[in-house]
Amino acid sequence: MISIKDAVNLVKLNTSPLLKKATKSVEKAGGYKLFADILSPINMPPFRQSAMDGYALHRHDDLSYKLIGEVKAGDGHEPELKKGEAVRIFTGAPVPDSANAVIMQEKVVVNGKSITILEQIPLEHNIRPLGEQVKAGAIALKKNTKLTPAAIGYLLSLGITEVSVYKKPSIAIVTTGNELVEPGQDLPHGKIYESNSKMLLSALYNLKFYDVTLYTVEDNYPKTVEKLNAVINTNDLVIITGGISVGDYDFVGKALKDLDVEECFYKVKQKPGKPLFFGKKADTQIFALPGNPAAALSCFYVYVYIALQKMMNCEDVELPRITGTSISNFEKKGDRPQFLKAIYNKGKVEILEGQNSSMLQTFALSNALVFAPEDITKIKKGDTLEVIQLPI
Ligand SMILES: Nc1nc2c(c(=O)[nH]1)N[C@H]1C(S)=C(S)[C@@H](COP(=O)(O)OP(=O)(O)OC[C@H]3O[C@@H](n4cnc5c(N)ncnc54)[C@H](O)[C@@H]3O)O[C@H]1N2
Ligand code: MOO
Repeated sequence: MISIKDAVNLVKLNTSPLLKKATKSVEKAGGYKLFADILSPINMPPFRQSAMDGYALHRHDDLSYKLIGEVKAGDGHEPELKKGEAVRIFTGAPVPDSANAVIMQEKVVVNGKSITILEQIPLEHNIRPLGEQVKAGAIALKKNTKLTPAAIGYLLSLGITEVSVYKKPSIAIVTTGNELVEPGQDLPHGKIYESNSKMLLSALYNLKFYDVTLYTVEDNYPKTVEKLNAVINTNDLVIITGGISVGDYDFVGKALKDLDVEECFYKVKQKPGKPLFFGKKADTQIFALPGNPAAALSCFYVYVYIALQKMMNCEDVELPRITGTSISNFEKKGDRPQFLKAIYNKGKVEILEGQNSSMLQTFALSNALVFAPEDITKIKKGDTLEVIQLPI
């Protein structure tokens, strides 16, 4: 049994960035990181653009201008303005080359075919210059930039429809257990509803990992070997739940061994999640999480999360840790360090009742895990606690 610190380090050490390229349509590339610099195919804006509804002027010293035409958004024509002439213009419309300022209409009095401006305006006033945001051929976004909604909008504004991004891992979630019944079915005596797969799927979706496939396998050794072999060969990351402890029907550990999965660690001195396995085969990372649902989710946040961030070449691979003041008294039993379901709010931390690794009820209310180290037996109100913020 190894320490949490060693286990975390082994996950870090044994997980490499995927660095594989994928091509995505821009609208589906949110959350991905760019694989290469993107050069702008156009100037943005593509023409000198009016920033106001008003009048484009060929300036002179007088306040009066002769009105000679109109340009609205989408127009392609280009009236020729002489000094002292103006055209009616609207926001987003192309400013004629011969105009050198735009005045907003609130600062103009119209007298039939002429206008009087109420104040002089500087050159290029209210004109967005050609290529002001980015010039054609220049870097629009750099390699490794994470594509936010704004970045997606920006790329589309440049007419870009496809991007090369770092591939996200393809992930298999395998649940094991004869006792598991799909929610929505009848629940015969002795069975329980299967909750781990879609709980982990939801956690992955929350982190924007969408290439996830769910598998189930009953407590049967040959079938476990067959299923695990298939998913290990076809995925970047395999997350198994259940069947990793020492019971006669816990076949996962033996199957992984027989499939020549390299064990990085098995069993961590922690609560929940003692029988946690992490290993790898070729380029595939494999976690076998305990079947107890709260243990599985806790291990996901503390260990699988790190592997996911490492695979995506991120710098901050662990969940953020802060401190908070306990508003609860809590007695820790046993000598295993513990991750405790808790609610963090404005510096105060409430440790919830019901910390058993089979219980999701308290996890459902939590937004944080308190880390209670090995040597602590009692937590009192007012104590300073280490708090892991959950990405929910
Ligand atoms: N003799 C020992 N027994 C156990 C030990 C031990 O050290 N010695 N460790 C205990 C601890 S700690 C844990 S945690 C569990 C982990 O066992 P497994 O990973 O083998 O998990 P299972 O036995 O398959 O299931 C445990 C529990 O979780 C329920 N479960 C499983 N899968 C799901 C699912 N997909 N959805 C919902 N619930 C699920 C399952 O029905 C069991 O109740 O081992 C202890 N035993
Ligand atoms: O490790 Mo188990 O998750 O303590 O119940």
